[in-house]
Amino acid sequence: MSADRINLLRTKVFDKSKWMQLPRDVVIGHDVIEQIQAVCEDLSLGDSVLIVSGGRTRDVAGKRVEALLSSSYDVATFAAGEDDPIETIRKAEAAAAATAGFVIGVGGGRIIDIAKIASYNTDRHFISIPTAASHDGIASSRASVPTADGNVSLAAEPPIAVVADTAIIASAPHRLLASGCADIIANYTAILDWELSHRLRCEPLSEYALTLSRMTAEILFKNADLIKPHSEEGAWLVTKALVSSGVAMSIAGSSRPGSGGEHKFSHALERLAPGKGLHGEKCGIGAIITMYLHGGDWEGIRDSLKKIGAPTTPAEIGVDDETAVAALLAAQTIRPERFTILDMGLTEDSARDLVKMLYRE
Ligand SMILES: NC(=O)C1=CN([C@@H]2O[C@H](COP(=O)(O)OP(=O)(O)OC[C@H]3O[C@@H](n4cnc5c(N)ncnc54)[C@H](OP(=O)(O)O)[C@@H]3O)[C@@H](O)[C@H]2O)C=CC1
Ligand SMILES: O=C(CO)COP(=O)(O)O
Ligand SMILES: [Zn+2]
Repeated sequence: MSADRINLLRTKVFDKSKWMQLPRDVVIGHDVIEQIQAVCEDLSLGDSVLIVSGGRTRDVAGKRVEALLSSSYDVATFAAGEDDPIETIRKAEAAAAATAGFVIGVGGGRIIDIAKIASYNTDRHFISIPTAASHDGIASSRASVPTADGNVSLAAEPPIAVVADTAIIASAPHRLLASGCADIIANYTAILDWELSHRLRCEPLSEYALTLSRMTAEILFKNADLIKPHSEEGAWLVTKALVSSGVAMSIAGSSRPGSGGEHKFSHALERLAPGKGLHGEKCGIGAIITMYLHGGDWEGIRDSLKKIGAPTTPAEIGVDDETAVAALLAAQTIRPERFTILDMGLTEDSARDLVKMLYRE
């Protein structure tokens, strides 16, 4: 499935390659979900809205948002089921086109992506209300759609607003917060790959995007002790980092500051071991190897992942060593135009040695 087969409906096609698109209102804190009406009013997005929500989070947040907006907006709802992701996106697009001036996504990363793509394809703004801080898609222009042959990474547009209620995010299973941390800690190796490609292949590099991306990883790395299960302070810290990482990608105009060889490894696992592990978990595991290959502090990466409760071995997400070896090698076939340390001729023997050596409990 190619990316352009998912962006079929878009009619407003401008060359935005030189535009830096950022969220306009970012509201993070305890019970900020109560401010959703004020945020919608502030942005004057029209008087009809489609609220996309998920299965587990409808009671947690979806229904609350519907109730908060129903007195002042024509509210249509779309409960995203677990059926085929492309089919679900098509249905959400049809619902947006039929009913809404703008779209709100309330839920985990999957739900935010459905709202992101459906609004982008129907030329509408969308507001992101993440119920978990599980990856930086909550505020970025990137979407990642699961398909039969792995995830397709898409460029869309960032949310015009992010309303991140830390009470709700802290109540999510800790695994989701740890996954979001791992996605940010993986920025360390993503930027090393970017610098490598800049030096070896003169790939353009944005110092601002790179520095912002590095800062998100450094802050989480330094404050790993605060990332405790159901701690609102930890939820606040990670959510800020995820938003900043999304901004870094908007500044760069691509996911380069947040997606290097460790993400290629993660995308390869999406194909080779579908459904195993969360996105951030796979990226964190991949960052251990790519940091080692960069000659960096791979033990520091591993130990901080352990401290926040994210997996540090493929086995912990149900992936065996041979599949991890295959994913390291297959990474070279994913997004080949994006040069990373995994694209420097890693052999099967060395991949096997690395997995044995670095992925020990
Ligand atoms: N845009 C991007 O840059 C990226 C997007 N992705 C995409 O994101 C998706 C993965 O997102 P991720 O968040 O990791 O996983 P999910 O969106 O699948 O969320 C995991 C589960 O947690 C539930 N959940 C979320 N918040 C809460 C809460 N507060 N309390 C209880 N349960 C909760 C979700 O419920 P519910 O279904 O109701 O939300 C869901 O059942 C995939 O579709 C992937 O392709 C992956 C990487 C990057
Ligand atoms: O997950 C992302 C950044 O953390 C998006 O990266 P991709 O462009 O590789 O999908
Ligand atoms: Zn990521």
